[in-house]
Amino acid sequence: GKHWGYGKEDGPSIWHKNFPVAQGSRQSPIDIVPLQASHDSSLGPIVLNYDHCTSLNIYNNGHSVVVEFDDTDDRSVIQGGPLDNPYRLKQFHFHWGGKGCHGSEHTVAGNSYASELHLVHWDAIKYRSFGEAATASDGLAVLGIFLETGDDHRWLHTITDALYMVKYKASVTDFKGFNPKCLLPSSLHYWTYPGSLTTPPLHESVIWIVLKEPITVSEKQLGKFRMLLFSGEEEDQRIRMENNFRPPQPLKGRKVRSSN
Ligand SMILES: NS(=O)(=O)c1ccc(C(=O)NCc2c(F)c(F)c(F)c(F)c2F)cc1
Ligand SMILES: [Zn+2]
Repeated sequence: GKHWGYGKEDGPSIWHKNFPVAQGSRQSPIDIVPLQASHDSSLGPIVLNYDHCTSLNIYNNGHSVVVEFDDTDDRSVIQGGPLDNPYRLKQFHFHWGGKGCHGSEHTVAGNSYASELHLVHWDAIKYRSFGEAATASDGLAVLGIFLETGDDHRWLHTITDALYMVKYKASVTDFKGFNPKCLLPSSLHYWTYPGSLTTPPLHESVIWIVLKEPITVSEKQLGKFRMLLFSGEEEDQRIRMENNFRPPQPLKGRKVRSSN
């Protein structure tokens, strides 16, 4: 496919050349301004049924580190909130910054977090495949969770301990039985708005659900993500995987709604 990345030559500011939707009317991420979000009492709680978790593998796709799930049935779904149907969990991945600097994609009143976790789901009731859902206006639901630095996260080590196995682009290793419920904050209060994939092809197919409460991870744990490489094992350049985030995009009249 078309090459893109996060560098000067191939980064977010030039994605529009190969992906004109980059300048569309519902692009993500955005800056969320809590005081301008409209509280919507019809917005129920989100419900995560991740109990029969079916993680398969963890892999370095050259842009992030991704944990993939078996999405051939409805064992791991998100529902409720702004969603009309249950959406099936397909994968989760992270975006992060360089040492000490910020790396989240969404910002809150102009403030960014050290990192952001995205749990990617698709509507398997309405669409026959992830690919089909990914091009439909309501096909995907991504749950965004902010990561701030502080104490060690009790469960993140299960992921960071596996990162040395997927150092290079296109490397993959088994990663079974991981339940991402352990990565949730205590509150599921959220903001929601209609948006897009934050990486090419930037399809405007995502119902975003961004949790208000961040989880805490240590600088040491976050540092392990930075030992990943954008580059493949055979490439002579070793480019550290960091700052793999797209900056906030214009709201273009969209409404951000807030659960209570
Ligand atoms: N950062 S994020 O907004 O959460 C995000 C989530 C998923 C994807 C993704 O699946 N990309 C590959 C991909 C597509 F972009 C498709 F459109 C498609 F059909 C695929 F099958 C596919 F794997 C990209 C960004
Ligand atoms: Zn993402």
